[in-house]
Amino acid sequence: MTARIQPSILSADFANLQSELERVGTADGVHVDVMDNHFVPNLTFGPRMVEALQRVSALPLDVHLMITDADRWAPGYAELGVFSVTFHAEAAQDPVALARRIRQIGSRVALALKPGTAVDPYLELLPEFDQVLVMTVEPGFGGQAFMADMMPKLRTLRAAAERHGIELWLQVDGGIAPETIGIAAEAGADTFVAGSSVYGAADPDAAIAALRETAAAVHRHG
Ligand SMILES: O=C(CO)[C@H](O)[C@H](O)COP(=O)(O)O
Ligand SMILES: [Co+2]
Repeated sequence: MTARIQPSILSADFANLQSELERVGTADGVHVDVMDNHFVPNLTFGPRMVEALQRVSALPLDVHLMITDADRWAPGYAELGVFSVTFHAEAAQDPVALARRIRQIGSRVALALKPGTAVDPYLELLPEFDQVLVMTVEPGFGGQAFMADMMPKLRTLRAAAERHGIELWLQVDGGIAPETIGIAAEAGADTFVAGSSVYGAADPDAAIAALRETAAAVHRHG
């Protein structure tokens, strides 16, 4: 199992985003948190900023939409040519139709689940998705504590993906740091968002390497 590390630019310096992207050049992708002050009590940026990031980023963009009315707005992010578009299950009327539309436009598509959202209603829909994002904090802010009680969701999703015979990336977002990444890797996560623990480090690329090695070691040894 590959361990992918995706720094979240939520914890980067918004006045210097192009150079902040370059500071994490060894990452597997960059996680871009779009917040609308409605789905979550915080506001970041919208499609114009994502388009600008897409223009200058050497790394694939993983766009995490924390917005209401995903059915209406998410396809526009795929049309920017980003690598992956994640919408929240709680914010979509018709997750299957939306997932198909995003795939048809050409981006990978992911379903995100808030901590209070159960996985069971979505298990039969997994073949429609390339990735599931299990939130390990309440969405809205960086720097919060990792919720280890979300790990059963990862185990359930990993078992369901195997049952379906699909290659589903399992992503965790929130509180991922050297002390927590192994817990998520052990539960089946392979794709790790890390905001404050990467951008708060003196050497972000060294922090990425350490996180990747910790997760990979757990994948190797169980
Ligand atoms: O989606 C998010 C918050 O809603 C962020 O991606 C996440 O919180 C990353 O920050 P940190 O690693 O500091 O927890
Ligand atoms: Co996020």
